[in-house]
Amino acid sequence: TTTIKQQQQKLFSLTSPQQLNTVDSWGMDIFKLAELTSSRPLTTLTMHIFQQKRNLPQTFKIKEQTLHKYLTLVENHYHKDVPYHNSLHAADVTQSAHALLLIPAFENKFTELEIFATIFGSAIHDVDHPGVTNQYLINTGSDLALMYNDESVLENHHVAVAFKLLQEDSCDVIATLTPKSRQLFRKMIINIVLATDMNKHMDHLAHLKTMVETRKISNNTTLGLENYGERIQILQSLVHCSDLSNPTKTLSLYRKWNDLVMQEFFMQGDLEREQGLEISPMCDKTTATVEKTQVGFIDYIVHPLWEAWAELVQPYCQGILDTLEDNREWFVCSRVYVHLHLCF
Ligand SMILES: COc1ccc(-c2ccn(CCC(=O)N3C[C@@H](C)O[C@H](C)C3)n2)cc1OC1CCCC1
Ligand SMILES: [Mg+2]
Ligand SMILES: [Zn+2]
Repeated sequence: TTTIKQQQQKLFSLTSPQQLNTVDSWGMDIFKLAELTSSRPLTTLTMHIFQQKRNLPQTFKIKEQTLHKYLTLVENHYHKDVPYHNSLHAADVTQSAHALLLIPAFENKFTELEIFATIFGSAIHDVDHPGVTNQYLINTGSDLALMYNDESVLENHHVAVAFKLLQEDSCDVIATLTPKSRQLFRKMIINIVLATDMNKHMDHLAHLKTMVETRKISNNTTLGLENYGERIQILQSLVHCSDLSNPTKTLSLYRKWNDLVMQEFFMQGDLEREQGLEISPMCDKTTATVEKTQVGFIDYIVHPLWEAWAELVQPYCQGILDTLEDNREWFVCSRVYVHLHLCF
């Protein structure tokens, strides 16, 4: 078997240099990376970020073999046959979170352990996702809903699976951390991943707005990072924003993600139709208005969130907000286009 170094060299030679260098930028084409790595984007990207970009194995004395084995195991526990919530989405969120952590406003603001937790949490945040929503799992009385009493069912499961996999032979990535650091790391992962539940979205938005107001009143430029509560809130919002970042990417990437998420929603709708269940919103392929729904998604969820985030870290995310607004206009026009097309 080729050593990891050889695999890394192969990858490095495979992916044209600018391809890997885009790992720090918002416009990285993660689909291209998946093609070049015979669809092991999560392991490749996360190894690259941990080793080449952040030197985390060095900081925490993590053996490269252990990290590679664990990430491969995690990637294998994302479902390849789930259109959207597979390891490509996890890689996308991990790369997006890494890019947001590079904002100058955050320079030297977070500890190595907090950075480790944010990247690790992003990589595992949807592991073993079955491709249906929490509501579906609750409505069908699934074992998962039973296990987690209908509360953040999927998100609880993702964290539990991620930590279970750490127990596999020579996969314990955090074995070298002190007991105190392991405890804090686990607490941060739980807080970060549970915060990706859409049901917590409005709380995030409220916290972000409070943080923005506080900074305005005290007109101090630095972010409030005094206590764990404030620090973890920023990291939770950072990963939640990354999880909801599709509409803020280049239009060609956004349209690919939209196709994939609609495929997943329609598969759920087909399941619900077969089972005689009420078909969930946006999941009925016979009545869905895809473009209109995306415009609604941007107007009610994505834009308010990214507007608050951009204000908190201004001016560093203004470009992202501009792209979001341009993409919204495109979807509005494309809807009009379809309408006009039907009229003539
Ligand atoms: C590119 O399109 C989307 C990209 C991401 C999301 C989205 C919403 C919430 N999240 C965070 C995770 C989450 O909670 N869920 C539970 C459920 C909302 O399905 C989501 C998929 C995952 N992610 C939705 C997207 O479009 C939807 C379909 C048309 C409008 C909305
Ligand atoms: Mg999720
Ligand atoms: Zn996700």
